[in-house]
Amino acid sequence: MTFNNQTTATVIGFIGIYLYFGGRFSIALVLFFSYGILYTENKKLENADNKIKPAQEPLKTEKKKHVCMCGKNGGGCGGKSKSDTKKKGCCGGKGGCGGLKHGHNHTHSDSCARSEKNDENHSNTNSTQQNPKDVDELAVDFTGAFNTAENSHKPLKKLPKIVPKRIPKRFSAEKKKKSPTEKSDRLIKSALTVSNEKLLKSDIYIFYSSLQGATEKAARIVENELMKVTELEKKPILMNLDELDNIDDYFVDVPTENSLYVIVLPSYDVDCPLDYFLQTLEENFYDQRLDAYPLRKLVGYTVLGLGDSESWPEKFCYQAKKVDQFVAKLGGRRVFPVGKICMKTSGNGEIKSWANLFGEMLKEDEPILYEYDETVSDAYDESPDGESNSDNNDNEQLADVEDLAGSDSNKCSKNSYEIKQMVAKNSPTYKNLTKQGYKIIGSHSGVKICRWTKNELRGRGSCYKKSLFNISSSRCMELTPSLACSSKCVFCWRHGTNPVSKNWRWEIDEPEDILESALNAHYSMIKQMRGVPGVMADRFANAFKVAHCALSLVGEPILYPHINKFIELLHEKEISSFLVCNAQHPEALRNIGKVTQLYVSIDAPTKQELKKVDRPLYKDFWERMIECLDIIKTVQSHQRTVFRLTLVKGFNMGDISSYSDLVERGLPCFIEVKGATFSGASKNDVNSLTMQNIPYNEECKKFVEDFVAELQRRRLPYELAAEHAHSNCILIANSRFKINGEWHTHIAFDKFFELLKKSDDFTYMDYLEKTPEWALYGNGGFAPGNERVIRKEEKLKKKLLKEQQGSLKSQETH
Ligand SMILES: Cc1cc2nc3c(=O)[nH]c(=O)nc-3n(C[C@H](O)[C@H](O)[C@H](O)COP(=O)(O)O)c2cc1C
Ligand code: SF4
Repeated sequence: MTFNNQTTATVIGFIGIYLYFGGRFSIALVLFFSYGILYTENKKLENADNKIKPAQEPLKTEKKKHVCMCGKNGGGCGGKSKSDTKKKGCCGGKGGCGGLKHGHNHTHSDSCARSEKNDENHSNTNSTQQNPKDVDELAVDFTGAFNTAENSHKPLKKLPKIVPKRIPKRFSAEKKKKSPTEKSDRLIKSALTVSNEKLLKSDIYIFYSSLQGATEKAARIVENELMKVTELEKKPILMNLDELDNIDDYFVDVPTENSLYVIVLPSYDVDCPLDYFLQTLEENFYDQRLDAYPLRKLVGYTVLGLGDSESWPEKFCYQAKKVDQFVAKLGGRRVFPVGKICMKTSGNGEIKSWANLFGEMLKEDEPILYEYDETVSDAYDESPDGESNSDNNDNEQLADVEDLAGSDSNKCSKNSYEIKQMVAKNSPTYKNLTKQGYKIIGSHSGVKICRWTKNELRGRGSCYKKSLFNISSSRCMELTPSLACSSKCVFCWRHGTNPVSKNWRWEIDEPEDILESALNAHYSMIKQMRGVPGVMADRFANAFKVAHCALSLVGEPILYPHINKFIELLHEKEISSFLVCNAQHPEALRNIGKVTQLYVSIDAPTKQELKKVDRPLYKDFWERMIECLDIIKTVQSHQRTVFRLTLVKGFNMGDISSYSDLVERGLPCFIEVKGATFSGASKNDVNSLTMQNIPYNEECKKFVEDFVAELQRRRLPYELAAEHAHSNCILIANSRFKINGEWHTHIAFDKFFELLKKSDDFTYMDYLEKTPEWALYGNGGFAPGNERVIRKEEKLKKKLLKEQQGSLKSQETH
């Protein structure tokens, strides 16, 4: 068209010129006029064409640019999406296009915005009234509902950092108000059903956590009731959550494709091991690197909560309910209503009924699955610690969560940030500890009079630290400023009841108060020794001036946020500090100020063995330990550093070469090797030690001799220096402590304080003292001035019998 107009205009123009010069003016003028019209039209068309072309370019570019970054989790777009978006390809995972909502700086095309809108509509339809067509599709398709490949997302372990973490909605300023009907329908949505055939074939795991035993008993009742369901193909498996080496093995990964979880839990409004389980579930939910719905791989789950509705009406079974929420949030589909049983008013009968009904459902009632609905995630995220006054009823699935949404929002936020006491006075841990002679100081510290303190007061010998380092046991205070720990070592007697956590998350007591109360408590315990047969008057008098503080006892002292200040206060009182840490907190270790002696526990030489022995909470526990060794070699190389090895037969006594690698890495001043020891039996702890795990003195000696030989073969300057045979304890020292052929492993305490008063710019070589003859390796290490008390044969026999009856644990690991 453009071409024709142009050509015609040109031809007319030329004819016009020809006729004009030929004298045919009038005809020429008509032709010129026509030329003008055609020219103008042609220009208009050209302009119009030009306008269209540039408009096409951005469209093309936009199409190219719009590569959805959501990945399976939709993290690229940020924020949370509507649940149904994942069915839609683009922006289909968690996050969808919701990033814009959170002010995420993200340019999205219309198509994305449209898809968000559509998703919203879609999700509304799905969650309120289901489209009959959808229902039909589900009915046909539901057998594939648990198809792992289809439903599970691959973990996004390597998701780039730009992907934001899932942000708990409680931090979100905007809140979408919903009508009560909307809430009830959308909080937890019914998904599909599951066939009884599938349920009966499933691997049923009954998880429980118990502080005082009631929940363990309840879990066994559930187990028994399920055993009565003869149609079940496999026996249920009972598992103690507090004993799990790695919660993620079951709550990120699942043991089998047919796993069905029954989770039986108490509730405690004080710190308890269950907190760690909850903390892990919550962390996993907010961890964008993980699969969005790891527990979708389960056939299903249910929760049974035990509590006390009379004493804790506001918080009745609140932790069981929280676990229910988080398992759902992680993709779990609830197959049976949450049971909430008041142990004060009901008890075992109701547990039996609940378990019985659950068993019936497995064979007779094809259950509807209830799953977490992200579209109303605020209700979950803002759920308070204590809420709900719902009773068990048919609609319990809805009622549970409805209650959460309906609760007072002020109360929610208050409870979300509530800081607990680590060991509150009314807690079972407090009761347990005090029963065993511990004095709880404030809410997170403890002291206990050590048996060696008592022994030395009575002239019956001192602890191994007397032989190795010159500690006076009768003037030693055993203290921890943190009863909580970040490991669950197999040789820790308190495992299962002590608070566990990776970080400090409790009220903090002032260091001045802790020290003052600890000294008072220690002295009150010393006072009780007055009049005990054999107590030596001079030692008794001196015991009222504490000279050493062993910062170990139980728990992890370095977790205490004011640990440095606390150590300074000790030094001000001329109390030496022996700080033992578990090599899991490199940052805290790096920042530790001057101490008299700094220990790092090396409980195993390899990653696999360390996991088995310490059962650490951190996933990167090995890297943490290695970092601690590097810190010992560098930043803390001015300190008197000690590697402490606690030998447990069958766990960590094999690989001398790997131990040597660690020594080569950290180059400590000393390596203190101690065989694990016993005290008392523990029922129900499947992981505790038995007699077979305790090495004899000869076995420890063989171990250290081989160890030193290997170190020397590597030209590392370490030798056997001192021992305390009674405690099965041997000291390997760096040869620089052998001055002019004489060992100087003892500490000149006066010199230490003298130097400290001037500045802390000195090293371990500045406060050495000669090791006495009796303490040297091969001489036994029994301190003179004491009378050896040989154990009676009968006592030994009794002990052996006790050991055979149950597993025994070590008492003092410090
Ligand atoms: C210190 C303490 C705090 C408790 N807090 C709660 C609570 O907040 N909510 C609740 O429902 N029950 C609470 N209970 C009751 C326990 O959950 C209940 O006794 C349960 O059966 C204990 O189980 P266990 O013996 O397995 O540890 C508490 C009990 C104690 C001793
Ligand atoms: S160092 Fe430990 S074992 Fe020795 S007296 Fe002090 S608290 Fe007891």
